Amino acid sequence: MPPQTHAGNPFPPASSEDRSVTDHQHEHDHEDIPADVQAQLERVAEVIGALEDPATGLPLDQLEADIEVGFDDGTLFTGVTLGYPCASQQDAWAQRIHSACAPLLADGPLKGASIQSDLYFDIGRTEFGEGVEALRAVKNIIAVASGKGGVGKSTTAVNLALALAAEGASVGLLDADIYGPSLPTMLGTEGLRPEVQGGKFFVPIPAQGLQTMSLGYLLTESTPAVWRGPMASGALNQMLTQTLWGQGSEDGELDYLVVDMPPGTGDIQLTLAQKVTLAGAVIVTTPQDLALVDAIKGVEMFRKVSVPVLGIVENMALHTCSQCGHREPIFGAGGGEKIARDYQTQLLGQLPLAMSIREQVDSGQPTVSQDPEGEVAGLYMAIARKAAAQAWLCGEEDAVPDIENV
Ligand SMILES: Nc1ncnc2c1ncn2[C@@H]1O[C@H](COP(=O)(O)OP(=O)(O)OP(=O)(O)O)[C@@H](O)[C@H]1O
Repeated sequence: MPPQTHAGNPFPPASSEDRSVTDHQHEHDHEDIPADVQAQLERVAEVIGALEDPATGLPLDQLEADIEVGFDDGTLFTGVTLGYPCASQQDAWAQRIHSACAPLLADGPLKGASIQSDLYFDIGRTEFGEGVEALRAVKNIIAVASGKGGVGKSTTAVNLALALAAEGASVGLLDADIYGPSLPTMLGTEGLRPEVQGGKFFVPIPAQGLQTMSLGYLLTESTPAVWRGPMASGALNQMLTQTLWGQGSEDGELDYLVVDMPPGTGDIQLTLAQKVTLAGAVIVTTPQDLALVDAIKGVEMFRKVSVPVLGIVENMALHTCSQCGHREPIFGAGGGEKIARDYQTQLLGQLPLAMSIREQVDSGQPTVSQDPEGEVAGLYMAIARKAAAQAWLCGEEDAVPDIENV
């Protein structure tokens, strides 16, 4: 198993050397723990296992979440390892575990113990067959797509990538929107050119914590991207497979490569979906009827090529009046939810039609960078956790469930 990543508190991961650790699945391995403490730790593990993971709506026991509990010197240690980046959720989980375990500490062998809860994540890798060599350093590729242009797909893709990074993942962003590359404007990297290595490979351009690549870095004003399909697909393939993704990141790998797809459901999208093994696709739509019809086409296209649809993002869902703060669904309501229901996928979240989203992304500082603690950044981070959690679930789908040793 790859090393676990600590979700962002100062304590080291639980280890059997310095604590009496009980693994939920291997509780009977630790026979040196007094029997009454052991029994109570098992109850603690059960209580934690029944807690619902907000990103998936499933109890931890039903997920491939790792649960460890231990007791040492008056402190109950708990460790939960999730399969998606969740650095911002440390305190919320600690609170949840504290409330759930408090009754077990009111009496019995753990009476009066204090609790130290740690949250970790361990991001798996999408299984692929032969695959493309250069993409071996990318654990998961997530496509952000829309059936229709102008619904805010690129804005969502860049904020989603930044949100995954803010949650602790190493993330790349590929602007595959070859007809109108907007990544350099959105991240303030206009005019930069990627370094070329070995005459063949591009070094991704670092921007706001992301590794980025865009045709916008390669085009000059005299070479506008008015290309026919095969040329466009070729350029996209090259950027995907000839970029040294992961170079410069801590372990030389990317947890996620977010691909901002061109709008529509034509050849380019199909080629990409077939060329590499995608962890899944996020479909962006607005609540308008026409956009929803096109979003359905997007869902169907990915289904056809066996790419899991991680969920739907409804953009520009509510308008907030800048004068009085009143919110109303000017483009309609409930459409994203209906598609999610009809096509057995999730509504990952809804974003408001907000001047700040437009101003921030258009000035090179997308909302998650510009106002990371703000309400809208919080929405993007919740969407990122849900999408990554779905990718985790899809990856685990074929796995054999653990048989619990109780
Ligand atoms: N939630 C939002 N509120 C306000 N403005 C938004 C929102 N989302 C996107 N925008 C703005 O709408 C415009 C189009 O967004 P964006 O470029 O992300 O759309 P797109 O679907 O990628 O478009 P295209 O199909 O042209 O690639 C941009 O100016 C962006 O700032």
